[in-house]
Amino acid sequence: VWAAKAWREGDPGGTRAGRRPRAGSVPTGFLDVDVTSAPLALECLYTPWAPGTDSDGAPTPQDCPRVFSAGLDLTEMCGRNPAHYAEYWKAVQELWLRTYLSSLVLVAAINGACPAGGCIIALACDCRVLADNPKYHIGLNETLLGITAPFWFKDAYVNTIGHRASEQALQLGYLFPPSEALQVGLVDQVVPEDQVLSTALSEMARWLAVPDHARQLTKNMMRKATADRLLRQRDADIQNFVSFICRDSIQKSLQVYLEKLRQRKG
Ligand SMILES: CC/C=C\C/C=C\C/C=C\CC/C=C/CC(=O)SCCNC(=O)CCNC(=O)[C@H](O)C(C)(C)COP(=O)(O)OP(=O)(O)OC[C@H]1O[C@@H](n2cnc3c(N)ncnc32)[C@H](O)[C@@H]1OP(=O)(O)O
Repeated sequence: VWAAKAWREGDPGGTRAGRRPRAGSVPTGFLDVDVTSAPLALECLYTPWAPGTDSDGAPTPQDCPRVFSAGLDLTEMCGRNPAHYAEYWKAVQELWLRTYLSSLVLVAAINGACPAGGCIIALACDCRVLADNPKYHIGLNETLLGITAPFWFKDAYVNTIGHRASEQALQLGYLFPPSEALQVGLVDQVVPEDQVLSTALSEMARWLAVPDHARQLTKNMMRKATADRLLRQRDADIQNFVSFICRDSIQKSLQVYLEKLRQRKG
């Protein structure tokens, strides 16, 4: 995800925001940097979880080719205690709220698979450019894991692709291939793989050409109600998540899913 505030403000440090989370901290290797602090001319923000990013160093998009984000780290939701789940979910909320409400222009350059948590971060951006590769699916597939997308994931989906398409895709846990993602409006452009970044940068330039204050106020006007819905019930949402994820049946489903992923690899 590339974020830029204003090229003209200059970049003090070429800020690179992604780091693998410390245990019990931000869940996602993301947003160690306060993205609201200016001037951030250009940031590279890294997405929730991708195979191959478990080192201490900050991953780069090249470290995990074919994966934009594998979604939230399922190992954070399995076999832990309620306090861990609560802290984890609070951080997931924080990640989404900061991204969704960022006054920066955010363009998602999606160069790989983008399920669930990955999709929700892409949806929090202003615009999405997806590489044209039939393996690069995007969507909210939670039901296939035996879990439910939280209401604010659903809200972001509905805001983007509408109620009927969301209802169908959410129930089926459907992951859209690029052409369908474009057709339904889940992404804004599908381009050849080697043009993803350049297209994202062109999009960025287009958005930055608009007077910042007007664009920011408009963005906030469009997004406030959705964000407020979560802000009003953050604690209840955490409690729901914890009691849901602690259920034996849900733990079992997640373990089975993780095991399938591991076996598929072998
Ligand atoms: C009534 C309701 C009331 C209340 C509800 C309240 C709250 C709602 C509750 C819960 C909501 C929780 C929300 C979760 C959102 C999520 O994001 S869930 C995660 C969804 N992600 C996926 O399904 C992706 C699964 N992964 C893949 O499909 C592939 O890995 C992928 C296409 C991304 C990459 O493929 P490939 O390059 O071939 O890599 P591998 O498949 O070989 O994977 C390598 C290793 O990575 C492990 N792995 C993959 N994804 C994850 C993950 N998300 N978390 C942890 N680990 C993952 C995989 O097992 C391999 O591990 P190994 O190296 O073998 O140890």
